[in-house]
Amino acid sequence: MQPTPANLSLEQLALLVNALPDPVFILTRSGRYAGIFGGTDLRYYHDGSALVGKQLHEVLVQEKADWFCQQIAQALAQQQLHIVEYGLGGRDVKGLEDGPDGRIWFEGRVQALPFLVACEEAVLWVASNITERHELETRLRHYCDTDELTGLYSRRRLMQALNEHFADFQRSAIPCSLLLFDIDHFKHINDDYGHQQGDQALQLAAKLCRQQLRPADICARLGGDEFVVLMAHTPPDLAMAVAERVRIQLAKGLKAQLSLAQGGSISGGLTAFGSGDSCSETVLKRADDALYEAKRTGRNRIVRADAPEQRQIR
Ligand SMILES: Nc1nc2c(ncn2[C@@H]2O[C@H](COP(=O)(O)OP(=O)(O)OP(=O)(O)O)[C@@H](O)[C@H]2O)c(=O)[nH]1
Repeated sequence: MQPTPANLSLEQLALLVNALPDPVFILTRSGRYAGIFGGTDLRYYHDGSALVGKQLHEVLVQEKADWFCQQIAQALAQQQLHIVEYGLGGRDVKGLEDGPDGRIWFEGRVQALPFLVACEEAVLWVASNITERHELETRLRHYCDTDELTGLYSRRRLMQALNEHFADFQRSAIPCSLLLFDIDHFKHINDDYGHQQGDQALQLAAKLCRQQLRPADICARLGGDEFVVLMAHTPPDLAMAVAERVRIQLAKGLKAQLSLAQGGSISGGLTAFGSGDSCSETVLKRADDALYEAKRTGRNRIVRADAPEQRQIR
């Protein structure tokens, strides 16, 4: 028999494994808890010893248990460290389905074992409680994705959504339209009524714009007084009707609620994804050019710029 590391006796080795702060599970291919060690950090873990001998499907709801079994199969197939992140809440545990929705988040480090456990392939699953880190990441993502003043999507989140929708369009050719608009002579609102009133105008514009859209439409503040509306599954004719509604309702609302003597009308550029577009930036640029055209030709209007179509090769 090979000597144990550091010349520890088997008994000492067992004590050592049991002293690990994070819980370590031995899970078999069929989803049986064959053993549990460690988990001594009682700030983060409950005693899991009662699970030994049970099946994942006895403990967890079907969907969650299936997911665990898939990860076990993947770790066994890969024969290398498999790292997963997952949440567990009361609803995932059988008998607690009506419990609170709060989740504990874990990182699982899953490693195939080089021997059989009770005639079955098995993995070592080390579960680390990462709830604090996960919540911090979620908050950071929210800050990055949200425009602080208006609560709309940020520029960063918009560009991400634009790229995703463009990739969808290239696959499916389902129409998608984009409106870029701003408030005419917004600088005068700041100059005449103060920056705070200017901020309120931007917040109101965001609220009124959202009211004109379907829940699935994406509305973002690009920066300053520029806003973008991304309308998936919407051909430009339909989008033009939405854009006109946005233009009219925003101007009406801004003038009335902020008692503006002048300014507050809306100019916009509208376009749609086209088969001739190579990337989403081209679409945004076309909408920007159309907005410029709306400004140049007198403001208080939406200018539509049709998308280029790919030339047919005969
Ligand atoms: N209150 C407020 N003003 C902002 C904010 N961000 C940018 N601005 C101001 O918005 C104004 C935008 O003005 P411009 O882009 O020159 O355009 P405009 O006055 O709307 O004129 P046109 O677009 O040509 O009709 C600038 O005066 C910026 O200082 C903000 O977060 N709050």
